[in-house]
Amino acid sequence: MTNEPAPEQTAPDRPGDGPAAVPGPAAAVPAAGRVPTVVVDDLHVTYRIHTAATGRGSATAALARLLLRQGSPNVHLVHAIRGITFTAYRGEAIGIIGTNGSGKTTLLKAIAGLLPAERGRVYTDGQPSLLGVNAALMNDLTGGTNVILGGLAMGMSREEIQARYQGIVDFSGINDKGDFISLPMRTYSSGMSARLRFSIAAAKNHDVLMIDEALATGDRAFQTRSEQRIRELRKEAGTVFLVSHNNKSIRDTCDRVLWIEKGELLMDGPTEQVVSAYEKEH
Ligand SMILES: Nc1ncnc2c1ncn2[C@@H]1O[C@H](COP(=O)(O)OP(=O)(O)OP(=O)(O)O)[C@@H](O)[C@H]1O
Repeated sequence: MTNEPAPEQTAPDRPGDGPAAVPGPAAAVPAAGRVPTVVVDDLHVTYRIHTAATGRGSATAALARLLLRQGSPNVHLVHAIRGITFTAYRGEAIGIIGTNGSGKTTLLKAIAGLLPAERGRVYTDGQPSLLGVNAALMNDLTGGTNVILGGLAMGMSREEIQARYQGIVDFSGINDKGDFISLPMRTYSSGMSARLRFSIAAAKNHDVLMIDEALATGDRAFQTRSEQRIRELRKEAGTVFLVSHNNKSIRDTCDRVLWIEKGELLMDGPTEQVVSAYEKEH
């Protein structure tokens, strides 16, 4: 049930040995009768950015460093998540809100195992799937081929994909105005791509589904379908995380909200309570 995050190309720090091999009391004790799916225990995530030397002679300085085998002095650390602790339970839909750059996406990536913990731990029951508007699909391939590849990547069998293919295409609404599913994805608008990504990911029942801003794209009809699907996914016993700047989507979809600012958990509680407090400040 432990999710040991693997390093990503974004060059964050490698996981520290971290003091929290066992979740702290706040994270570890499940509420009576509820099944924990994600336990985040005193999580810290730091990005390490290698910046270019600036100013006069920077190329010469770089060459000198190479020749002298010195490391770059220009490493900038961004401590994006600073000691976040919470437990998510089966059947919950949890909204994550906060101003730009507060750490929402970083938190989701760390839960998905895409970013390593600098300190602390993430425990998950089942495989978490991160569905972001930037989730990678192949732009040169048709939408239809991406449906198949996306399904395979999520662990669905060919038969399952075949059975669900039309449902995914219909849900996405891609073909509402012509046969776009047979065209390469690079011909899609960003909203169309986001809708297809959501539709592929939502076709499967996930243990833990994390959605980053997916509902912000797409027209009203698609948003309504997405919200309906999130409610179904919740009923099917998964846990859903939704990162959004759209408070209405959060209110319509989530029953609990985490408010993150500057990498810290400012508030964790029922949706209305947390969103109202957030709205008072923004
Ligand atoms: N790949 C990266 N490399 C270095 N720093 C990063 C990287 N991604 C994010 N950061 C930094 O980490 C902090 C948190 O960013 P993050 O994207 O998690 O915030 P966010 O709350 O999702 O923001 P937004 O609402 O704008 O999408 C910010 O200071 C950001 O600059």
